[in-house]
Amino acid sequence: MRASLIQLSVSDTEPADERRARAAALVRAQEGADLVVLPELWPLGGFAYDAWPTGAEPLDGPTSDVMAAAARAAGVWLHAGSIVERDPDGPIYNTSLVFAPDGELVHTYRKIHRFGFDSGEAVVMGAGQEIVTAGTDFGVLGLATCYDLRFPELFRALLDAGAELLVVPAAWPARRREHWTLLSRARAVEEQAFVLACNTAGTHGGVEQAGHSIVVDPWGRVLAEAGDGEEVLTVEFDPAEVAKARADFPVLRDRLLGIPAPVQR
Ligand SMILES: O=C(O)CCC(=O)C(=O)O
Repeated sequence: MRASLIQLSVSDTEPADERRARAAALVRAQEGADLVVLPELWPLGGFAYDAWPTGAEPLDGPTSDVMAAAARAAGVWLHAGSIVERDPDGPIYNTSLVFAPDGELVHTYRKIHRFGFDSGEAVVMGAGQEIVTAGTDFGVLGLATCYDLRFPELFRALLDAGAELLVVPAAWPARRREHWTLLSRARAVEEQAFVLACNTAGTHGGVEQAGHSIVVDPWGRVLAEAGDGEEVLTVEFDPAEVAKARADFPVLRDRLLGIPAPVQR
């Protein structure tokens, strides 16, 4: 399969609608790929907190409109990164959107672990409650977002839900780039899965982004890694490598904790 990670540059100066149009053109240009991935909160910016109250949008809002059309035009599965979701009956959420190649919005994932400690997302956004996987033509995607990468128990839960390709959109800061790379590889090794981690480039909200989107195979090998700036990272791999790695080195068979106990006779 072929996957393209669109490491979009997000600034404070580009209006959201212009960035949506630019991102949609980049998605359309990936015709021939099986899966296209965008970063976290790219329409408004993951650290542009001031823009969130007015820029939040419903699931059928402007980002969904342009992304559905772009997925359909390119004929690709599209993980369109995440938006600031306005829930009419609740708080705002950091919500990822997955579109099928016919443009239908088939899965959404509300980020579970909110970043910021006593500020930003952690204060103004609601926490997702559900583990989400997405069945596709080429395997089962496990959905996580940025800070979620630091919580291995989420990835174990995704494994138990059948995930084979872990897709992680992010707005990960340059200051902690080493963690980004290390954790992406660790999650791939632990779950014996592909990790496709699509970060943001540029600077917004005063935070320089790390870039360095990365694709890691189930053995922890880096198949492709982007640089600092805006870039489309394209990689080809065989999703069947997941089952092969799990059979060749059956470490997951030796789990003792957190799985249903064997029946005592
Ligand atoms: O965990 C980190 O270092 C960065 C997380 C983050 O920026 C986010 O979740 O938006």
